Amino acid sequence: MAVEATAEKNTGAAAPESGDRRSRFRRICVYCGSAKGRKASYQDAAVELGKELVERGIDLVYGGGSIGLMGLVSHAVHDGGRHVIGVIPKSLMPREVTGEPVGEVRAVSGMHERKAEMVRSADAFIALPGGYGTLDELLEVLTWAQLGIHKKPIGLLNVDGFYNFFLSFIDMAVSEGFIQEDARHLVISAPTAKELVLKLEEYVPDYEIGLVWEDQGQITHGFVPELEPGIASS
Ligand SMILES: C/C(=C\CNc1ncnc2c1ncn2[C@@H]1O[C@H](COP(=O)(O)O)[C@@H](O)[C@H]1O)CO
Repeated sequence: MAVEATAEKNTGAAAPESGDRRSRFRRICVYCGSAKGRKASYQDAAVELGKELVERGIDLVYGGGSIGLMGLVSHAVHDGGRHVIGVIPKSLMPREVTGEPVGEVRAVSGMHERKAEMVRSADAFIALPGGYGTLDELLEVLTWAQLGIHKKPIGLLNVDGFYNFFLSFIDMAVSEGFIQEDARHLVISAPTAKELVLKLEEYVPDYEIGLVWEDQGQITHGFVPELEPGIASS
């Protein structure tokens, strides 16, 4: 995969010490399907990702509710004893729409405010397989990175090649001159949760656009904390 290969450019951290699996991330936002998908591998990946976050001591931010892959990842994190924050627009709050959420529920006014709150609250982002909603959230957080609104790492959990077409589209848009070569490296991908979280841990932002976003201050300054000395990333 061309895009997976180019993401290597962003890995600049020292070799991880084995045994110490603490993370530099306090919270990761997971975007994922409100459906479970046809393959068991999608569901297994959602649970694996939840367990990986727990193992690394990372809390979850997500779209709230307990339907589809959202339910699987949030339950895995909650059951593992980590904090779960569901950000739900008031109109999606009736239980018959989203199911029963676990953990903390943050009610917001609408879809735009939800996406902003998810970006503000998290130190990194991961997209599991999903549909329009997942792609909308993923593309917005990527667009904001491209515009320099934040410098937080963004990963695709490419379960069973689910995102291969999307990654190929990015390559095509780069070669057709619609995405800058530098901005391609904003997308990090890996086939398993372990590999992906490790890549996100090691990500060093090398993309600069030089714009100042006064109205996005809380997001811009919600910068990924550096690794503390002595804390290994894996
Ligand atoms: C109307 C449908 C589902 C409504 N339920 C949702 N509950 C919570 N969050 C949702 C819901 N639908 C979308 N989202 C957000 O988008 C992502 C999932 O969308 P997708 O289209 O299933 O990929 C997810 O990350 C949520 O933040 C029936 O669709």
